[in-house]
Amino acid sequence: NPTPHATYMQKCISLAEQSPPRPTNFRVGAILLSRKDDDPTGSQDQILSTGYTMELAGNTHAEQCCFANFAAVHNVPEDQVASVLPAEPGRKLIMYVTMEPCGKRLSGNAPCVQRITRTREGGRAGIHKVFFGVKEPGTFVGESEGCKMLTAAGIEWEHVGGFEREILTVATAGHEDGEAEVRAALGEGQKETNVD
Ligand SMILES: Nc1nc(=O)c(N)c(NC[C@H](O)[C@H](O)[C@H](O)COP(=O)(O)O)[nH]1
Ligand SMILES: [Zn+2]
Repeated sequence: NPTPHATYMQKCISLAEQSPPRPTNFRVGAILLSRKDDDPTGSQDQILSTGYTMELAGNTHAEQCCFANFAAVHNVPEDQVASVLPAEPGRKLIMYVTMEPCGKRLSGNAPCVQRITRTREGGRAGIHKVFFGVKEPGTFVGESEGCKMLTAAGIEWEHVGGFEREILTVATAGHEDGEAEVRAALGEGQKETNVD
């Protein structure tokens, strides 16, 4: 196929399915890779790390775990991941994630957009582009700001369509009424009740 986005989104969904269901967050999966310039099919992609929500101890997000896993392999703490991410000429760092990176977290922990933006510290190239499968539903923080914040930081992003229902169903598996949330997020009205 012309682009690898669908394949990576399906891999991210499989990662998200490993996340323990909770009513207090979404189950999300993320992949960090290095892509060769002018390689639209991703044939030369190098997977650097993966992560899923609560993979690591504490109240952790998928993108956070993705960075933390990479940092651990290079013996630095997650907040210094920028210093160990590869910066090779002719290649760019790309992140695939099932849900729009968070711009705000009810827990007050650092949002993932900040963690993504921080990879550019010290004039490093950092993360070039983020592909995600759905915008964050309004469940916890209302209108999501993630995309706007990525744009403001000069980081490209793109919505990969076609997996919304699947991603949202996985994401809300631990919620009281995930099905209603999924329908709402997909812009579907309440379930038609039989009136006959
Ligand atoms: N992109 C993304 N990846 C994740 O792994 C995850 N769990 C969320 N979820 C976003 C949601 O807004 C927050 O989960 C709530 O705002 C609660 O905040 P905490 O997670 O407790 O910090 N979003
Ligand atoms: Zn997050």
